[in-house]
Amino acid sequence: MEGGDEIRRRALEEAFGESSDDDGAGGGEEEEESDPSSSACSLLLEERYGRPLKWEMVDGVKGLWLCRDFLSAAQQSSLLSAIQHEGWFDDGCHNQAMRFGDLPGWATKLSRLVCEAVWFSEVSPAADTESIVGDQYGEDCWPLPLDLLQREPLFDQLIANVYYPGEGICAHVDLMRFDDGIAIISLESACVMHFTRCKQEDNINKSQTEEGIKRIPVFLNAGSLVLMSGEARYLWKHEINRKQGFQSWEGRELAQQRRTSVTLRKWRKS
Ligand SMILES: O=C(O)CCC(=O)C(=O)O
Ligand SMILES: [Fe+2]
Repeated sequence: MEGGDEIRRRALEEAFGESSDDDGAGGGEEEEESDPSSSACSLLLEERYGRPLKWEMVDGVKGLWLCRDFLSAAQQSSLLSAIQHEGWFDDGCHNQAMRFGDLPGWATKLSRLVCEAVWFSEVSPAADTESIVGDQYGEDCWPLPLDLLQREPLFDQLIANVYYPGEGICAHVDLMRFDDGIAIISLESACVMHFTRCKQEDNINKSQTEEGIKRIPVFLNAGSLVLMSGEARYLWKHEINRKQGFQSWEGRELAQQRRTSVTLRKWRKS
């Protein structure tokens, strides 16, 4: 175990420079002070190196990982105020904003936080223990494959979505113009996202009846981070159906509230 921690720490130092885990004050690091929202998001990184984050592999959907405690309450409100500071939703007519290329400072910091959360992952023992025991540092043990984690930049496109009660997003696979490795951060309230395996075209035995199609519910609490790669990204559709009856978790219908999400993706070089 110590060996693995050491590998991660070294990889982190390569990725981010010398660690400042002594006091978390971040002294000596260059700050993106030119960004007007940087003070609102300074909290985002305050717990850098502070705690290893627990990750769960979602059973049944290869490449789908969930980190429930990705953002603390303070980080969530800091991120939400950075989004609000953008003024994207002020007119009340828009519920979606997209940015490509140079992301706002807070989103760049959020990407770094995603990256760090993966480096510092602590894979839940409830997850696929066999592969963890078999190959402690194998591909399956990382919430994001290392080649994706090390690409530069990790993400260069963001979508912020605001959903009011009853609103969701229909089943889809994200467009192919985006690369593998997609992150979704949930804010304000929880929802259930369903994953459905895409139909296999002309499967030889054509046995995939409607009932045979697996639907896997995933509970996304506020502050959670979802990562999709490989099969989860390409072979499964995801959806949030907030019509009556579709948002139940552990036998209870969720009380719906406004939900904001941030999706981070990487534009694919053509
Ligand atoms: O809002 C979400 O949680 C998901 C958004 C999404 O899937 C998308 O924008 O492609
Ligand atoms: Fe999506």
